[in-house]
Amino acid sequence: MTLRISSAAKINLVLSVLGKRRDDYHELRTILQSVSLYDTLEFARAERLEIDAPAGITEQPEQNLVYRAAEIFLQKYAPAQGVKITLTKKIPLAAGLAGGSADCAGALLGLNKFLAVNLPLAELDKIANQLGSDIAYCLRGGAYLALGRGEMLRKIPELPRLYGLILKPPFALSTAEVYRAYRPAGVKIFADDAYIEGKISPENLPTHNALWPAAGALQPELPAYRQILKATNPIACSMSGSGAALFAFYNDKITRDKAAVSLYGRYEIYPIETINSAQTISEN
Ligand SMILES: C[C@](O)(CO)[C@H](O)COP(=O)(O)OP(=O)(O)OC[C@H]1O[C@@H](n2ccc(N)nc2=O)[C@H](O)[C@@H]1O
Ligand SMILES: Nc1ncnc2c1ncn2[C@@H]1O[C@H](COP(=O)(O)OP(=O)(O)OP(=O)(O)O)[C@@H](O)[C@H]1O
Repeated sequence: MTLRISSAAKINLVLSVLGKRRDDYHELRTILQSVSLYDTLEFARAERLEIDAPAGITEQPEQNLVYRAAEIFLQKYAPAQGVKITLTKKIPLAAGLAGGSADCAGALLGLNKFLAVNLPLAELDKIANQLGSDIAYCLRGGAYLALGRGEMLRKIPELPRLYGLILKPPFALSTAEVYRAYRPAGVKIFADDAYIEGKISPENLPTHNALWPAAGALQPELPAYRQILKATNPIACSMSGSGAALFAFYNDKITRDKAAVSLYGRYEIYPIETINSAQTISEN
């Protein structure tokens, strides 16, 4: 029997930075939303832990977040078990889309089910929060307000289905470097009450990313890519997380598909829709 988990990318519709913490992380207030762009993990019985992942994700295979999550989980809850996890990636690397975090969450949920350990989510959160700031979110998905480093989650009303595009510029951005380049400026807390109150629609989709100036300082070409996306007349357009991925949403599927056709072949684009959960699980 094998188990297959598809784990979704996230975007930050609003990202406000409230200040620097004593632990050198930044205090965040951000609206997170899952979108239909997935990495896939497949679980099969094996003598020991084995990760089959594309080359070049990390310098050492043991640094892969799938390996790190599995190592902690097996050591603590299934010490005598072996599993082979095969990772297939579609989420662009170091793009602000939580690709590594999505894979880490998929590994925890997949092992929990495949080995029938059946831990409650709160136990998986404890491992997630050791490995990153938005992995606890990736264990859930859908629409959330995240506070703290990004690990304190408040459920907010699900968004309506919105049709969008992700444009991945031809360069990566390190989350740590973008936060290091961040300088406080302008509005501290961007108005996100429409999300909290469930008043979002194609006519009302406010976006903001406080890390945008820092990302642009590291990659001066970034504003030109945002202009390319804005030229397709979206209802909203912003950068996700620490970047460099940009997202745009459109009035409906037809206008989104027209925008996709106008960019296809010249830029790395991914058609997306808002979705209400981060993982889909199938067994065979
Ligand atoms: C940018 C976001 O994607 C917004 O959702 C997240 O805040 C990033 O979450 P993440 O990739 O899980 O980040 P982590 O792997 O925890 O941290 C990477 C580095 O980013 C910086 N970092 C991250 C999160 C945060 N709230 N403040 C920070 O300053 C820290 O230097 C940290 O060492
Ligand atoms: N399974 C994985 N997939 C992608 N990156 C991984 C994985 N495991 C570890 N990493 C490391 O994490 C780094 C960040 O990758 P990731 O794709 O998560 O960035 P991101 O989308 O910007 O994340 P976030 O939005 O959470 O900041 C990569 O450069 C890589 O070195």
